[in-house]
Amino acid sequence: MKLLNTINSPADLKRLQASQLPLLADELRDYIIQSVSRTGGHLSSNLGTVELAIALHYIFDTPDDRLIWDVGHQSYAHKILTGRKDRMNTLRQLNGLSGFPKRDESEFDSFGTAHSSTSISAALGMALAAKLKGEDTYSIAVIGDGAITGGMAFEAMNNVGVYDDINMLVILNDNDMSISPPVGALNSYFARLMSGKFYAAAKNVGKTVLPAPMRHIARKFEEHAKSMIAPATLFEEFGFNYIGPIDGHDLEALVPTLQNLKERKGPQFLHIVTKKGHGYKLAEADPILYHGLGKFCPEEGIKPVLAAKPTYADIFGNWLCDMAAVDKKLIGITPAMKEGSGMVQFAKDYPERFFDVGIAEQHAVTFSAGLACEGLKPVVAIYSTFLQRAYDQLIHDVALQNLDVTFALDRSGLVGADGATHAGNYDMAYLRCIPNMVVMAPSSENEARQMLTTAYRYNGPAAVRYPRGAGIGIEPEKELTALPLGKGDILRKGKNIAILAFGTMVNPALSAGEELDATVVNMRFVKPIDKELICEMAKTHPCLVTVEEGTIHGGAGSAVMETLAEEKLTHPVLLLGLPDKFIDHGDVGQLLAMHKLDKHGIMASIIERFGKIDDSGKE
Ligand SMILES: Cc1ncc(C[n+]2csc(CCOP(=O)(O)OP(=O)(O)O)c2C)c(N)n1
Ligand SMILES: CC(=O)[C@@H](O)[C@H](O)COP(=O)(O)O
Ligand SMILES: [Mg+2]
Repeated sequence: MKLLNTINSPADLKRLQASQLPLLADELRDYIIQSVSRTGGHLSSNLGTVELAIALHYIFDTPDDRLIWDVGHQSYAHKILTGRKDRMNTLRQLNGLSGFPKRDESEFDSFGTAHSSTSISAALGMALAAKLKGEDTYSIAVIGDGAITGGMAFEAMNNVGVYDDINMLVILNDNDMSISPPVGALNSYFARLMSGKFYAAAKNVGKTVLPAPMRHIARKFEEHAKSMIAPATLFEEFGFNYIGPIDGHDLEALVPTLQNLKERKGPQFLHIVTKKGHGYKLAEADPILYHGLGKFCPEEGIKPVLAAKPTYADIFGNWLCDMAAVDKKLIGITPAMKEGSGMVQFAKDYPERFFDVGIAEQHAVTFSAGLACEGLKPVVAIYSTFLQRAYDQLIHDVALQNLDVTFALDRSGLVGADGATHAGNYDMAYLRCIPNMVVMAPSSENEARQMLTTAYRYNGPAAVRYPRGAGIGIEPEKELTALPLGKGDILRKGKNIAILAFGTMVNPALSAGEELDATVVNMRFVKPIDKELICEMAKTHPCLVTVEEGTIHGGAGSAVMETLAEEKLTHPVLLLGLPDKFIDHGDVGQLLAMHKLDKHGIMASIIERFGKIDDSGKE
């Protein structure tokens, strides 16, 4: 009988001898590899936190002690140890387990995460709440060396340091990787902390920090001296008691160190060193490839497949290289998403014009504003969901000054397995209300290229929002052609009903329109919206329908309604799009169908709403 099969909760785990934990770690790691190979998910980060999850649940009293996994893409071992092993086969699928911690899913998920750098703030809130309520519980934030580069982490540490009587522990999981290799001065600082010159001071760390009964741990520290350093100045300056680095895969060091830290009051900081992909050679060798992946064969690993169609990220990446070749002023910026955003080739070809600023969306946007002030042409490649982080920077630093910044907004609309935290459902609503912004949504790869050119040539802030994954298979033209600003395109003329469609919804709308003999318009622009065309459609059709892959509330359909209201046109309008609720993980096609945003759903909604329309155009 495997040890892992005896663990249904942290209480079961606590019954094990400490000496049994390494065997459990091996079984757990193997289980994660097998399980992720069948579902897909975030593999490398999860393989790196197996020992940490075991040690934390072994020492702390979760869920009373609050455990927060920053980003949460490394929380699979935690999920398995907290009673969700049998549901791992449903991971990231419709109605299945989330790929991230989720409060609704388990009492052990103290805080929902997925966007990075939130854990220290949330843990401080919980630690202070415990203090105010007179509870003697602990709050623990586990944060990676990538996530700690996010500004919020520093805002939180600045705040933590003033409370010397809270029960709070921050664990820095330093695997020397973000999704890509880590960037920035902080990363160099961590590297310096690891360097030999701190070794001498490190020898004393164990003795000074650990009380007499724990002297054997001090010896252990000395054995691990190569991976240890002196108290780190930066975190101590922030008011933490800093310990480490220690080997985060060594349960013999991890368990007693955590036990010791648990007994101390005030903000504690433990620096552990782990390997991304630990224990699975292929992931260790290529942690980027194995960061987030689909199903794979564990023995053979990920097989390169020649994709039938390029993704929108590829289309963007090619456009970026082509535009950079003709305009030396182009600068490409990513907040830590080089691979996902399709910028690998650009980074190789134009290293001096490529900037990975780390997980720092706010900085990325204001940095681009600075570049634009000096006459350069920044292109910020950013996921729709992560631009939410930089909303004020977008308004205050870019749009208010009408600066010439292009936003390549990837992962707009539903994203599938990552679910509600990563869905790009809000950008049309949150962008179109900002003065000076131009907002476009392509219906094909070629249009994406044209819109990127349009945005780039427009002298002001402009965003092109395109979805995750591949398009409809239309090869983009080689030329860099701009579209006429604010003009839609009538795709078919029909009777009675005009469907005004945006972006990814143009094609299903066209199929529905053909069946219903409706007029179908590719609106192209969310802002400026084509008022002339909307009025023409209203004047020639008794009923209008808008369709968008985004929230209906405040979205592109609302822009159409506003135009009708301004023009005093009182038409019946059916607004189709995503409802006012968070949409969980699942296959995108499945989710679109569930929300009636495929051909059949669009037809059904139109018939349900306007079913009584006759040829004379009366409802
Ligand atoms: C605000 C935000 N920006 C970007 C991301 C995408 N992202 C997810 S994991 C990750 C890297 C995190 O690195 P680290 O914290 O070191 O964890 P590791 O992957 O090394 O385990 C990034 C950039 C995110 N989740 N949230
Ligand atoms: C956890 C996280 O934020 C990223 O790893 C994200 O899951 C990447 O998403 P894509 O797979 O769409 O690039
Ligand atoms: Mg890391």
